[in-house]
Amino acid sequence: MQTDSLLEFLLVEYRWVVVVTCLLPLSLLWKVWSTVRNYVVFKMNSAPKNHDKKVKEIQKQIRKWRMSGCQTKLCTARPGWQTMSFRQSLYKKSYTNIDINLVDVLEVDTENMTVRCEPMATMGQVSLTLQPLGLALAIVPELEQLTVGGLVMGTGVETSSHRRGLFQHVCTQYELLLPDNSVVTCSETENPDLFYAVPWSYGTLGFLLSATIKVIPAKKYVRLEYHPYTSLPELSRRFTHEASRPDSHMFVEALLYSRHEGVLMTGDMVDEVGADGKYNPIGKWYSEWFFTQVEKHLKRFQKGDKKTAVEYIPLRDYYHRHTRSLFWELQDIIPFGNHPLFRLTFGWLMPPEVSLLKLTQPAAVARLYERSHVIQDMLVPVEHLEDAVQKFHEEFEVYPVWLCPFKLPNQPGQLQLKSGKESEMFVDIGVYGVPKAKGYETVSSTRRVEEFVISRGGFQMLYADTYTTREEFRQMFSHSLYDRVRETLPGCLDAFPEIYDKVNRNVRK
Ligand SMILES: Cc1cc2nc3c(=O)[nH]c(=O)nc-3n(C[C@H](O)[C@H](O)[C@H](O)COP(=O)(O)OP(=O)(O)OC[C@H]3O[C@@H](n4cnc5c(N)ncnc54)[C@H](O)[C@@H]3O)c2cc1C
Ligand SMILES: NC(=O)C1=CN([C@@H]2O[C@H](COP(=O)(O)OP(=O)(O)OC[C@H]3O[C@@H](n4cnc5c(N)ncnc54)[C@H](OP(=O)(O)O)[C@@H]3O)[C@@H](O)[C@H]2O)C=CC1
Ligand SMILES: CC(C)=CCC[C@@H](C)[C@H]1CC[C@@]2(C)C3=C(CC[C@]12C)[C@@]1(C)CC[C@H](O)C(C)(C)[C@@H]1CC3
Repeated sequence: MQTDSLLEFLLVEYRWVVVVTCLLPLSLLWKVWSTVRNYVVFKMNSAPKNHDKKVKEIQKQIRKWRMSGCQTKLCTARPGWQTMSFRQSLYKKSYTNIDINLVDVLEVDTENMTVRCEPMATMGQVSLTLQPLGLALAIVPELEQLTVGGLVMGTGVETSSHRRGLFQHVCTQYELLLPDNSVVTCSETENPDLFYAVPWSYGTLGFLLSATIKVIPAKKYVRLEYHPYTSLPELSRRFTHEASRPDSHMFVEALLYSRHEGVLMTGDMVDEVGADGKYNPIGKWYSEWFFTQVEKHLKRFQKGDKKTAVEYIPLRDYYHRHTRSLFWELQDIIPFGNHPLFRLTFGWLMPPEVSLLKLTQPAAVARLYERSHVIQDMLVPVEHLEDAVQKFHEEFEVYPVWLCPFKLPNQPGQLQLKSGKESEMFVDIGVYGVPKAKGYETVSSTRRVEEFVISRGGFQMLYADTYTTREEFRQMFSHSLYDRVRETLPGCLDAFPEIYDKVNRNVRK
C-alpha cells in the first residue's frame, strides 16, 4: 500500500498494534456480553412481551417528531460505526435519529418453519439461537454482526442463494412502522406492493419492526468438495452448471486467485463424517484462514495432483468460514494474522469486531483506502461471468475474487430482470483489497465497472460506494413500484429521502 507521510506509514503499517493489544480484548468482551445477554433474554422469553412495549417507545419518538412539525427526515439511530459497511452515513447527523432498540429473536415456529426476528438481531445471534433447535436460516449471510434490518432493507447473499435467492426471498412477512405512526404487516398476499418494495429500500419506506424468515433443518456438518481449475472458461462452465442444475448441491461458491485460476466448491449438509474425506474444523481458533486453505488445493492441482478433495466441516464453522479473516481484509490490518504462532496464541480472540475497527479507523487509513483499496460486490447474470472477471481484472486486478451464485426470480421491486425471464441465475462478484491494475483511479475505474454492470442488466451492492449519478442509479434499479408506494404511503415523502440520497458516495464519509 502506497503511503504519503511517515505518520500515515506508521498508522497503516502499525495499525495492528492497537488492533491486537486493544481491539481484540474489547471484541472478546463485547462477544461474551452480547452472547450472554441474548441467551438470557431468549431463555427468559422476555423479548416477545417486550416487543409491543418497545414498539410503543418508537411510536413515541415518531409522535414527537410529528409534533415538532416533521422538520427533518428520519433514519435509525444505529451508530454508523456499528454498520457492516465501509462508510459512516453523513445524513445521521442532520436527520432525526429514531432509536430502534429491537435486538432479539422473538419466536421460532417449527410448524411453519420460520423464525420471527427483530431488526437489530444479528446473524451470529440468530444462528446461535437456532443451532440447539437443529435449525438454520434458509440464507445465512456470512458476517456475524450483520443485522436482520440491514439485510432486509439492503440485501443478503450466501452460497445457498442459487437455490433460495437473496435474503429478501426467504422472508415471508415484514412488520413495519410507517411515517403516519401506523404499524402494518405485509407479505405476498397482504399489502404486496409494500412487501416487494421493502427490500433494497434502505429504510426509506418505514421502520422495520420484525421480519419473519424461513428456516431449514440443520445437520451437523457440510461435506465440501474442492474442484481446482486453471482455465476460467472451464471454471465458469462448471460454476454455471453446478449453480443451475436441478439437483444442485446445497452450497456453491468459487474463489478466483488470478484471472484464469480458482477453486470451485460444492457442498451439502450431512449428519456424519464420511470415510471419503477428512474432518476439518476450520472454525477452531488455531486453524488457518479459510481462503488460504482453499488456495492450497489450487497449488496441489498445479503440481499435478488432480483429484477432487473432500472435507467435512462443522456447519456453523462453514457458515462463518470467511468471518475470522473478514474474507481477506484482515491481511491488510494484521499482516501476520494467519501465521501459525499468532493463530495459536491470539487466534481465539479473532476476528476484531468490525464495529470497533470502524470506530478506531485512523483518518490516514481512511484516506489510504479511499485512494487504493477496492471493496465492491457486483451482481451480474452468470452468462456474463467471464467478461465480468475480465473487466474487473482490467480495472481492479484484485485477488482473491469471491464468486457466489444466486437465483433472481422475476418479482416486482427494485431488482428487475432485463431479460424478462421467470428467473435468472446471477453471480455476486466480490472484490476486496488493494488494486494492482495499472492506471487504477478510484472514481473513474469504479464508474467504468458500474457502467459495465448496468449494461449487462446487473446491480451493485449498496453497502459499498456507488459513484453512479441519480439517473444511472435509476437505470440500475427499477423505481416504478418504489415511487408508487412512496406516493401512496401517507407522510412518506416528508419522512424519508429516496434510496439514492442514503447510499451515494457523497452522503457517506
Ligand atoms: C466493546 C464494544 C463493542 C461493541 N460492538 C457492537 C457491535 O458490534 N454491534 C452492535 O450492535 N453494538 C455494539 N456495541 C454497542 C452495544 O451493543 C450496546 O450499545 C452497549 O453495550 C449498551 O448496551 P445496553 O446495555 O444498552 O443493551 P441493550 O439495551 O440491550 O441495547 C442497546 C443498544 O445496543 C445494541 N445492541 C444490544 N444488543 C444487541 C444485539 N444483540 N445485537 C445488535 N445490537 C445490539 C443496539 O444498538 C441497541 O439499540 C458495542 C459496545 C462495546 C462496549
Ligand atoms: N453476505 C452478505 O450478504 C453481506 C452483506 N453485507 C451488506 O451489509 C448490509 C447490512 O449491514 P447492517 O450493518 O446489518 O445494516 P445497516 O445498519 O448498514 O443498514 C443498512 C440499511 O438498512 C436500513 N435499516 C436497518 N435497520 C432498519 C430498520 N429497522 N428500519 C428501517 N431501516 C433500517 C439502514 O437505515 P439507516 O441508515 O436509517 O440506519 C440502512 O439504510 C447489507 O445490506 C449488505 O449490503 C455486508 C457483508 C456481507
Ligand atoms: C456480500 C459480501 C459477502 C460482502 C462482504 C463485505 C465485506 C468484505 C465488507 C463488509 C464490511 C467491510 C466493508 C469493512 C471492512 C472490510 C470489508 C468489509 C468487511 C473494513 C474492516 C476494512 C478496514 C477499514 O479500516 C474498516 C474497519 C473501516 C472496514 C469496516 C467495514
